[in-house]
Amino acid sequence: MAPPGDPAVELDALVKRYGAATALDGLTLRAARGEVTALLGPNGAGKTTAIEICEGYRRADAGTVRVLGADPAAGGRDLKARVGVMPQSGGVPGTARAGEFLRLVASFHRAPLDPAALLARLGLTEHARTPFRRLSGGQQQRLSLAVAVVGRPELVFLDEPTTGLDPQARHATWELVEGLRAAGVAVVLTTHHMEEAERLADRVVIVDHGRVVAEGSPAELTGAERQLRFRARPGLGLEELLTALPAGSAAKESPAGHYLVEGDVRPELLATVTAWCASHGVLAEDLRIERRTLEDVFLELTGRELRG
Ligand SMILES: Nc1ncnc2c1ncn2[C@@H]1O[C@H](COP(=O)(O)OP(=O)(O)OP(=O)(O)O)[C@@H](O)[C@H]1O
Repeated sequence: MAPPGDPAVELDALVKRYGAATALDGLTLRAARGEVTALLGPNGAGKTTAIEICEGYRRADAGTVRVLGADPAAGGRDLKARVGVMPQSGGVPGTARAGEFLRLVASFHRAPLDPAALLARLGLTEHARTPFRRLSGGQQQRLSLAVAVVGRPELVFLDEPTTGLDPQARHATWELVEGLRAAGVAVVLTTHHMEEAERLADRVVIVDHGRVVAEGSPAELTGAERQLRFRARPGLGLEELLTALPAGSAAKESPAGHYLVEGDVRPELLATVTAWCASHGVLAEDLRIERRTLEDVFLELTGRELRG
């Protein structure tokens, strides 16, 4: 297997149109071996389309795609065996029994993982004889994940792997993904859970309207900037607080009773805020200094309006 850091996925200037709608509008990205790459983006941003092109299920209208050095649209069997895929839903025939199906998929591979151990790891042992369509939504997802990884792939695509999972299953999934990364696998996943991306991803790629709008490690994207938050009674006169703060600071109340102060958060700024609160008889509850979260960055880049 190629060394960690080597690109497993290379997409250059991908374009995909559905009639008049442009799903991908020049998307360029890399995903390396031994790393978790998280694709984030609002509904309809083009994440699934990009992944399905990598999987060879769809063809791009323009641009180039290399997956483990090959063109997925050429459909080579050898490439398919080296790539694991967990689609957004299903991917397993409804009547197939969980354990039998996993053993069948394992039998197609040269050195698969032990299906029984994998079922146990994902908490599915007692459902091994249950047909796929009778499994709960979360159990179906866990089986799809098992199917994606049982062949010891070099690259896995996981489309929203933890959506709808309970906390235990989510943690089991995260541990499995961390194990894949440690084994040098390239993991490409999509998620709408920003904490998940922050926790799991080495690289985050934020996609909007079919293009990359930002990328980097979670720490690079959230930056070193800090902000101060507290709760207090609604309607404090922030204009007056602002005059006491260093130039370049910002203060806002959103939602009511929740206050946010941004700027160069130093000890003096904290002292100014608490002194101002004290002089106005305000008890600042849950006062804390924090870094911007990935969700803050995501909303800044992609806006707050709902997507169709
Ligand atoms: N077969 C299709 N025919 C027409 N339009 C399509 C088709 N597949 C996808 N689209 C459109 O392409 C755009 C991108 O869809 P895609 O599923 O890639 O988004 P996504 O980022 O995965 O969204 P989500 O977060 O909701 O899963 C959307 O506007 C979608 O409606």
